[in-house]
Amino acid sequence: MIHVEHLHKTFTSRGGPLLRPVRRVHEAVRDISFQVAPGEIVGYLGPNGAGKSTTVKILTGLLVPDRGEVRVGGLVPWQARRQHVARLGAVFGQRTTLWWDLPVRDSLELLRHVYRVPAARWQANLHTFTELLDLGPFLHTPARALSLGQRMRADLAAALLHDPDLLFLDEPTVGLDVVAKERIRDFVAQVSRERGVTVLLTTHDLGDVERLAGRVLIIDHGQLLYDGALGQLQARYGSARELQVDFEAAPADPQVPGLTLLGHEGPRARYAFTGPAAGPIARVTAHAPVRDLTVKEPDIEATIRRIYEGGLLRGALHSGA
Ligand SMILES: Nc1ncnc2c1ncn2[C@@H]1O[C@H](COP(=O)(O)OP(=O)(O)OP(=O)(O)O)[C@@H](O)[C@H]1O
Repeated sequence: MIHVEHLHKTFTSRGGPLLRPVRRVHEAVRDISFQVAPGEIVGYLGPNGAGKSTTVKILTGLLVPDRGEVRVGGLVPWQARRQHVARLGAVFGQRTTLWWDLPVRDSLELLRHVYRVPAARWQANLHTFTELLDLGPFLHTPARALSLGQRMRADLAAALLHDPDLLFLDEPTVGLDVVAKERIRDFVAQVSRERGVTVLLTTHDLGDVERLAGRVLIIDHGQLLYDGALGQLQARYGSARELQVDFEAAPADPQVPGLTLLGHEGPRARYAFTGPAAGPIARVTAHAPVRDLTVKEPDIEATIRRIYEGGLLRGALHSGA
């Protein structure tokens, strides 16, 4: 569905004092290559300024790259824009595509004309999305009066009414509460599964990625650092597991041979370990009488933060696929 090879995009800007302007060249995307299969949901991750929006703008045909090959559904986005755009849908969490003062239904009706969707098809889709996203209570409300969660649901319907093959989701759950986030994620998963829609998801919310994306692409400084499963990223680059121990009483010496002490306070101590927990638990219980034990798994958020901050993967593409 998406085929990107050796993509490069450079921006030039002017800065410095008025009389002695300096021309700055910034490589926003540097030699990125990846493929996305039809129906796949891929998370496109990276810290601010990594080059995500630039890539997405190229994929939608808004920007032309300096070098590299891009095909989306067989088309070169910036060369066949009209045809290409008809097959795309996009939802931006930070802004709406709905007409601000129009009731939601009128916006959806206008989009029917923009995309020239056959009336029966539009009606069937509207019916399905109204059910799945529970749009009924606010179909006749202007976009400006919607809650953020309602607005996002209406935007999702708006993005999908013309049956696109490819959906760009940019921060689709930003600012929503847990229940509203889940509702959006369930819907996206269902639409992709049942309609075969390919989804490229850019988000800082790893809950979206864990729930939806079988695969992630991580970029930083315009370069692709990782292409593979989120789970493998965790297995390979995740930090150690943590064993939290509540001793019967504060131990005279909380150091346990073979374990790394992370911290201790009163009867509680925390140790880092890797691999199965049975060995470390045996060591701790042999050390002093134990009242309670908890094993804490490293979270994926921490792993990704470490990758961004420490450049854990910098310089080489690690494929977990
Ligand atoms: N039109 C432009 N002119 C000059 N520089 C730009 C332009 N657009 C983007 N850049 C620069 O290119 C780099 C990549 O930006 P991009 O918007 O693609 O990052 P991003 O990963 O989408 O970040 P964010 O998560 O903050 O949206 C940044 O350093 C940005 O300042």
